[in-house]
Amino acid sequence: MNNLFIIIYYRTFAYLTIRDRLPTILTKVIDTIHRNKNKFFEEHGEEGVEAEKRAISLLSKLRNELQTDKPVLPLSDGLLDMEQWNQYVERQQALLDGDEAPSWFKSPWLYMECYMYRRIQESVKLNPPICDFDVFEEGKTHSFFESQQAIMAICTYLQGLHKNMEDLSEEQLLEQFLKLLQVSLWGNKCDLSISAGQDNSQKSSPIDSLETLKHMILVDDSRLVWSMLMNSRAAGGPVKPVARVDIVLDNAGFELVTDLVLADFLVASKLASEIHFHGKCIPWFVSDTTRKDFEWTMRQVQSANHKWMSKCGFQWQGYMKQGTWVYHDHPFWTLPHEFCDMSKDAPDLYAKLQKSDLIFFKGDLNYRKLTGDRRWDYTVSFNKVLRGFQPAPLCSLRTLKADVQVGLRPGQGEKLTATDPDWMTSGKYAVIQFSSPYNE
Ligand SMILES: O=P(O)(O)OC[C@H]1O[C@](O)(CO)[C@@H](O)[C@@H]1O
Ligand SMILES: [Mn+2]
Repeated sequence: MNNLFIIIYYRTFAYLTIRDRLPTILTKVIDTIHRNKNKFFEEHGEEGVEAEKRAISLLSKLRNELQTDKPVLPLSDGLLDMEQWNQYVERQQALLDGDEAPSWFKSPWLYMECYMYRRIQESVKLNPPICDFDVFEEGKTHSFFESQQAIMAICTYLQGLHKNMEDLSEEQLLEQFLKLLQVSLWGNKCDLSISAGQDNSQKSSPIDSLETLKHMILVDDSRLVWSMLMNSRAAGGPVKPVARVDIVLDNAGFELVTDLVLADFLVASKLASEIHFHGKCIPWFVSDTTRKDFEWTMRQVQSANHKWMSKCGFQWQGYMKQGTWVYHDHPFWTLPHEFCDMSKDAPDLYAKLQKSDLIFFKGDLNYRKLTGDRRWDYTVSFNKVLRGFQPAPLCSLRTLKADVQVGLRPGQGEKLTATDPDWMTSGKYAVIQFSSPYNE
């Protein structure tokens, strides 16, 4: 198989990301820290201001390393995942011939992009007392508030469903399942890393646009996902759901709300008995969900000045209290590893996922890690590229924002390239791709 996306392929999306988008993101991070100087002073006095200066100097150094293609340096912050990161750095070194060191423009894209976010974390962590500052928090909360109308619309829709959930026929249930799955899918358009931190929020009601967006879904395995859920429901009897569903979350803001709405529907319709959410341990790819974002979102929805939105918030809090919903995080999600390495590099997480009946992987970065971010032929099967990563039946819900795509029909990719050359990176197209270890 062709090598990973090595960044020296000029004009590739990978190259442009490292050359243009990542320095922009770093500049914004530096600016955010600087703008918070007064806050640091109020909270920690002079010590806070000193920490702010040191963090900015580390981040400026990082930006310079990136822009001048310096070698990748080992981490030194002593955090739990430091050793694993440094071993990975050595592994990459071993892959290169002779004594050439891996550097920003001469390494796999996935690795360098993850590495940048981990170095941002290091720059902050090394500087107490501001070491818990989330440099992306402002952007995430802003994007939540910018999507208020859409959030209200979807919460109102969900509460409408709640009223007659019990009376829905199987066909009606399927129809609603497909709708909410697509809402969660298109929620993935709203990430802040592809837009280099620029507002990218959902303004209109997501339900209304589903029909027009349908033809942009290049692979739609949603009926296979449905069958899977129905089978496990049948196994538990009509009123006793047995399915444990895991959602590997992606972005906070509107996307997270769409995931919570889907999770609520699965529980309320008795398609699932428990939902396990998986978030990031550190601020990641600008808008990814951390525990703090998850809890903040729950509180915001609950305290909203909108009847149906706050009703959702109270229900969701209830699910958390009862243990019907559980939130997890694990350092593996913020390592650069492909998921086929999980059973070896994070066996505890793999074992946890094996308890699931269905795992949703949200978003583009998860897709890149599922597929190993390689230049696969478009028609290679999704099952094959997982290369043994099959803890349980799984489904990727992803809008395309990176040039890797598998599981297409013959000619489909070529046709898209001819008609819409940016189809793989514009975020306009999407896939719902399913794989199960049980139907090989
Ligand atoms: O939030 P998502 O869907 O994972 O998207 C983030 C994507 O944006 C990018 O940063 C674009 O470079 C990709 O690396 C990443 O896959
Ligand atoms: Mn993301």
